Formats: sequence, structure tokens, C-alpha cells
Amino acid sequence: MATTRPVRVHKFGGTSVATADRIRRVVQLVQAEPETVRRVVVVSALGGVTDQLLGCIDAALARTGGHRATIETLRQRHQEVLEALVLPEERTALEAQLNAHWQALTELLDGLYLLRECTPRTRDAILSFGERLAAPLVAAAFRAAGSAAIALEATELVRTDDTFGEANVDFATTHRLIRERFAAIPEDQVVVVTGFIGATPEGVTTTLGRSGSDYTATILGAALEAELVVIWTDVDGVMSADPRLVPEAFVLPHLSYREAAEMAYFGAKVLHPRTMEPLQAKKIPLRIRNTLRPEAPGTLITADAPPPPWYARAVTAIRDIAVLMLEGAGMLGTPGISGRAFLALAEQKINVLLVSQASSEQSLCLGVRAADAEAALETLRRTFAFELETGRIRRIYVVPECATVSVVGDRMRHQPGLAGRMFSALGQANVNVLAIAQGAAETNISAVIAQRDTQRAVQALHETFILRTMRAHLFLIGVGVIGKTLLDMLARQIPHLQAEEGLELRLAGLATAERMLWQPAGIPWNEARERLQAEGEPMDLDRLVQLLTTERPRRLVVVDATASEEVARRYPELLTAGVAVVTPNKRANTLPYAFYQRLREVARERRVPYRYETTVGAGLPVIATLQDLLLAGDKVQRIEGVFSGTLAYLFNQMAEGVPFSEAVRAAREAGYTEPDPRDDLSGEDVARKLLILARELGLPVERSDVTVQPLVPSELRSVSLEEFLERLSDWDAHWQEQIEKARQQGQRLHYIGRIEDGRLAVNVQAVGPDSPFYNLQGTDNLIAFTTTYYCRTPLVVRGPGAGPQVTAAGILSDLRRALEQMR
Ligand SMILES: NC(=O)C1=CN([C@@H]2O[C@H](COP(=O)(O)OP(=O)(O)OC[C@H]3O[C@@H](n4cnc5c(N)ncnc54)[C@H](OP(=O)(O)O)[C@@H]3O)[C@@H](O)[C@H]2O)C=CC1
Ligand SMILES: N[C@@H](CC=O)C(=O)O
Repeated sequence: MATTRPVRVHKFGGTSVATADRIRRVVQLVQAEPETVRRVVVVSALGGVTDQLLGCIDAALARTGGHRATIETLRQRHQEVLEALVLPEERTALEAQLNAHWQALTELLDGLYLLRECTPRTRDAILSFGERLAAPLVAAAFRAAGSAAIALEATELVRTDDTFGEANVDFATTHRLIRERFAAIPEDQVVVVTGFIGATPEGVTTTLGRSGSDYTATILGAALEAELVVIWTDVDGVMSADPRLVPEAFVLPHLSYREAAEMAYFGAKVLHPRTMEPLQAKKIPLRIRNTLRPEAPGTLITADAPPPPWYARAVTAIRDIAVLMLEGAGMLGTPGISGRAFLALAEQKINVLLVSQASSEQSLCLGVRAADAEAALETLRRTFAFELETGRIRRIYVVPECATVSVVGDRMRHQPGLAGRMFSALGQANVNVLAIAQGAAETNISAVIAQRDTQRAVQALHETFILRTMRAHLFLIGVGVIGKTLLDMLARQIPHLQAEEGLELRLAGLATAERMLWQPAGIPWNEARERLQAEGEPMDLDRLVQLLTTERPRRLVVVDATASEEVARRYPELLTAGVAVVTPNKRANTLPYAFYQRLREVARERRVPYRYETTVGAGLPVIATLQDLLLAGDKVQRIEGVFSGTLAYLFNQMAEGVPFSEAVRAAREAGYTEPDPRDDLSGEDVARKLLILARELGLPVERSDVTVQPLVPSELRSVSLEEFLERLSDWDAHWQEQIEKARQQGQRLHYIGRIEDGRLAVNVQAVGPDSPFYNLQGTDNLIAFTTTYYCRTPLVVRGPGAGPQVTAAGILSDLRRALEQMR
């Protein structure tokens, strides 16, 4: 060990040392460490300096002469920092030290100007000046603030090979050099070390590549067996996703080395994948902290991190990826294709970020950075020229403008079903997956997608794997009696759905026969109708369907609360596009059987929820009961019942002496009737319900197969609704007579439908006290299933079968089930 005090290494990036004030802040942060700690500080170049040095190289090569002007600007900037920070008695010596650097830098750039050539070696030498100018200034600032401090150049500490630009560290020698050097420095001195740079055994300056200063800090930490390495940056820590893509992303308090490395590899910008490497063997913790908010705890990275609430820790993305595809039946069983591809690309220094091979081995898919795509394509075509000529490889091509999205977490190991979750989440978000890959350690699953889908994909994955909440969107077509009630109910229930079910349901829009409004960002539930009037546009069903299918947000459910056939006919398009449909509208299930079949097939094939429980018995569980019986292998012999809330209400009212016409008006006002009450009185509504149940049983029946007894003559269908309502009283006497006749025989009238032996019929029947229908109240429906399992006593579903509240509640229940299916 080179040191007896516990060591803490602090690394500050360019923004943290950009100005004299910020350097003072750095000094304060480090001085806040206990006296008993040995403090090591790694610094980058002053903010922006490395980029300016790169600009100098370009200017010198282009012979603009601009490099000299930039050096002068840089010199003045460093001089100002020096004058602001350094003790007067130290200034002359420090100025001389920096002037030597300016001189050397100018000579190097003048050399480029003359030669018009910059080797990687010269480039590293030039870039190293940023850190070499910064470290002595920071050390001087410590001294000015009362702490003993020295600056060291990492060229005397970090031994590398000569891979200029991204040099490889010789750890054994580096550790020895660091320990030896530190052993000669008093432990109470702050040691300020240049980040980013190293040197070959011959003393030639090298650089460590992107985020090289972080790497320097962890190399020092490992060599000195530090108790902690802190990387100070300008964000609060490592986040669960890029906050620019996911506003709900949050700082992760704890990560494992492996998770941090996976995240870094798969696109998280805070860390470089190599940063953790030096710390792992000695299990030295690494903390990411924010210079601007030092009170924030940041992210702690250790060997083992407490597991996250669910399996995954974070979601990352890499943009600007291109996918190289090698395809051909001749690849099947031909050994070495992948090996040769990797070797050829490695020789060109092209990094393969992701590999995926079809199990048939007929295709190989390689993800590379977009900037490397052309060179990679050329390399592979050259490497496999023979295979291409002989047809063993049919084609090699590039899919441009891709991104990879990854879900990362140690706890994902050995957990079945996570890949399925990932792909269903992406599918729900309408994101097509081009290729998939999973690391052997099973701590990440990655997918290649089109770049334009990145945000949608990352949000979907973050929501599914990290937040474990579910965001969904609803579009409501039809804001009449039922639609309005549903809106009000949702406005009240949304907080509950969010708190109890983790469901964040947004209203993406609404439409009536007249107007439509599409605002996928969300419309406040309690302002929906006003917004539709104020901001809506004229209703155009074609355009609406286009919006719903092509611009749909993730997890979109259309609730069709109309009675429109025109709207119902569009369900297959919606379902095909992955849009779920929930409806009380009976039209779709009662259109010709061929349409019905197609509808069901689309929903099944696309696995998109299509729910219509409220089409029979409103909020009563009639269809669910029937489906459950069939699922259990039961055979239905007969379904018999009162299926109309309106007609139940009419007969109950008339039995109390209320005239027929008045009872119809009251039913309409209470919201029990169909939009056109003639649908109830003609028996059409019950005929539709029988048809829906019969088809549910698997019978390929049509509307014409239902025998119906209407309550009013059919010629009244052709008059206007107003005239119809006016003429209703013409039937008061007739119905009064029928009711009276039944009463005299101790009976009551009800409108009873029946499905038995493939026959469907509905008519008015007089029932005595021994009938289960005799005592029905209000709008009660009663549906009796006589089946193999329920043969002596039928299974009965009974309760109000019409009305805004019960129907809206039924729709809400269907909606919740649909969303559950979409999780
Ligand atoms: N009442 C009940 O107890 C039950 C009703 N249902 C079903 O609920 C559905 C709705 O009934 P209800 O609310 O009473 O009907 P309403 O007539 O009160 O409302 C219908 C809504 O649909 C809109 N609409 C009609 N045609 C179109 C179209 N082509 N495109 C867009 N919007 C359209 C209407 O627009 P506009 O406002 O411009 O006219 C209106 O907003 C019906 O299918 C009914 O069978 C199911 C179970 C029970
Ligand atoms: N009008 C219908 C409403 C439910 O479908 C009825 O009265 O039953």
C-alpha cells in the first residue's frame, strides 16, 4: 500500500473547472472531506478547451492560420483564471510553467501547418495540453485556499501501449508507478492529477479516449485501493432512462458495476463502459455526484446493489445505428461465417455493437455505428466476394437509421418471460423490432428498431419495466346519454385507477356525429365536451380512422358509444392497427355473419382486445357468463330471458296503470331506450341481443333467422321520430286491454326471448306467479342459461338491464379488462 490514510479520488470534468469560480467550488467540495482522508483530484481540461484544440488541429491542417488566434484566446483565458486564483508569490513560476506549454503547443501546431499532416500520435500530444494546463491551476487554487497541494502529470503515472486515441493501460506497471509516486508525497497534500492522458514506456504521450478522465480516476482509485471514487458531473446521477426521452425518468440511487457497464455500453451517457473495470476486483465503490447540487446523494455503484422493485433497473438507447444484414440459404451449416465477418470488421476497427442470428442461420444481423456503415458494407462484400458470387450468400445490405433500445438489470437473470414482456410492450407501442439480442449474462435484452421510434420505444419500456405503471389512451366516439355518463364516471374514477391500479389513462380525443377532436397529449376529462365544441373540427370518419390507426399513441382504446353501423364497420381497421375496441354498440356483432367472422379473426390474430359485454344486459355479466360456461366445456341447451330493460320497464309501468305512450316517454327520458326507441318497440334491439348470444354459441346465424313480434306496426319505421312519438298514444288502449286480460288470469306480460335448438325467437308472453319473470321490477333483465352443468336449475343472471349508470359502469369494467390484456 502506498498510503496509510483512506484515499478518496474525486474527478471533475470540464464544466466543473470551466472558470475560476467553478474551480473555487471544486476546492470547497474537496476541502469538505474529513482531514483524515487522503484527497486525490483528477481534472479534465477547462470546459470547451479540448474541442478548441481539435479546432486548432483542423485550422492548422487547413492552413487558415486560425490556430494561432485560438491559442492566444486559450492563453488569455487560462491567464485570467491564473490571476483570479493563484497566490501572488506563485504567479511568476506558474506563468513560466504554462508558457512552456503554450510554446510547445504552438510549435506542434505550426508543424502541422507546415506538414499538412496530423498523425494520431501528434493529435494525442496536442490534446494532452488541455489537462496539462488545467491541473497546475487547480493545484494552485487549493494552495490559495490553504490546502497543501501538488499537480502531477498522468504521463508519469499511467503506462499505456501506443494505440493513440484510445490507448490500452498496462495495469501492473501503472499501479506500481502510482504507488511509488504517491509514497513520496505527504499524505496531507491534495494531489491534482491530469485526467485523460498517459504515456508509452518510451514516454510518448497518449490519450485514453472518450471519458478518459473518469478512467484515470478509477485507475488511480484501484492503484491506491481507495475507499471511494467520486465522479462529479452536472447531473444528479445515473438515471433510469434519458430524461430527454422520458420525463418521468429518475435518479437511480444504487447500481451494480455490471449494470452500470451495461448501461454505459448500451447508451447511457454519464459513464463510459471501461470506467468501472479497474474498481471491480477490489470492490471499490464509485459515486456519481452533481457539482451544482452536492447535497443530492447521487448514484452509488458497487459490486452488489440492492435489487430494484422489479426485475429491470434502467432502459437505454443508442441512436445512429445501422444494421448490416447478410442473407442466404448457403449460410446454413457453413462454419465460420460470423467469425470471418467479425474479424474483417475488427481489422477495420469497426465496433460491432449488437449481433443477432436467425436460428435457421440464413441471416446474420450486425449493428454498427451509422458512421461505420459504409466501410462495414464494403468490408463484408469484399470478405464474402466468393460467397456472393456463388450465391451462398444471397445479399449483404444495410438498413440505415436504426437505434437499439435495451432493458438492463442484474435481477433479469434467469427470469423467464421478460423478453416476451419487452416485445409485447414494443408491439403495444406500435414499434417494429428488426432484430433482437440478449447478452449471455442475461442482464440486458436489446432490440434494434427504426430510429424514428426511439422515444416511443424507450417510454414504453420504461413504463413497463421501471415505473410499472401503465399509460393508456382512450378515444370516445359518441357523447350522448351513455358517452356523457362514461366521461363523468371516468373524471371521478381516474385518481382511483391511478392510485390503485397504476393506470394512467388519458383522453386522446372524442367525437360525435358533428364534431371530432384529436389531442393525443391528453384532454382534461372534465373539460372534454367544452373542448370538443371549442377546439373540435367537423366530423370526418375517414380522417378520424386514419388518425387513430396511423398516429396512435401507445395503448389506444376506442370506446364506441354510438349506435352507428358506419362506425361499427370500421372496427376491423382499428383492430388491425392494434387499436382496442370497447363498445356497447350492438351493430358490429349483428352485421352479416361474414363481417362478424372477420372481426373476430382480426381481434384474435392481432391479439387486440375487442370487448362488448354491455351489448347484452347493459352492465350485467351476461356474455362473460356464457363465455365462462363454454370455456369450461359446458353445452348450452337453452337461453331464455327478458333482454330489454326498456320493455321490462314498459310492462311493469303499464301493470301499474301507466299508459303505454307515457311509459315510453319516461323510459326515453331515463336513458333506457335506444337512440331511436323504435329499435326497442319493434323488437329489433332484443333480436340483436339474441343474435349476439347465438353467435357467441358458435351458431352462424343472421338477423333474418330471428323471429320477432313487434310491439308497434312496422310501417311506423318510415315516419319521423317526432311523428312516431306523437302517434304512440294510438296504442295505449290496445296495451291497456292486453295488460288487463293477463291480470284477470293472474298473469303479467313480458317480452321474452329464447335461443333453443338453433332457433331464435322473441315475443310477448303472459307469465304466472310460478315464472321467474313474473316478479321482475323496473328495468330488470333476467337471463337463464340451461346447460349440461346447470340442467335442473338454470344459471340466472338478473338485474337492471338498461340505464346510463349501469351501462357506463359496464363499459368501464370492459375497458379495465381490455387494458389488463394490453399490459
Ligand atoms: N341506454 C342504455 O341503457 C344502453 C345503451 N347501449 C348502447 O349505447 C349506445 C349509445 O346509446 P346512447 O348514448 O343512448 O345514444 P345517444 O343517441 O344518446 O348518443 C349517441 C352518440 O353517438 C353520436 N353518433 C351517432 N352517430 C355517429 C357517427 N356516425 N359518428 C360519430 N358519432 C356518432 C351522437 O352524436 P350527436 O351527439 O352529434 O348526435 C351521439 O353523441 C347505443 O349503441 C346503445 O345501444 C347499450 C346498453 C345499454
Ligand atoms: N335499449 C336497451 C338498452 C340496452 O341495451 C334496453 O332497453 O335494453
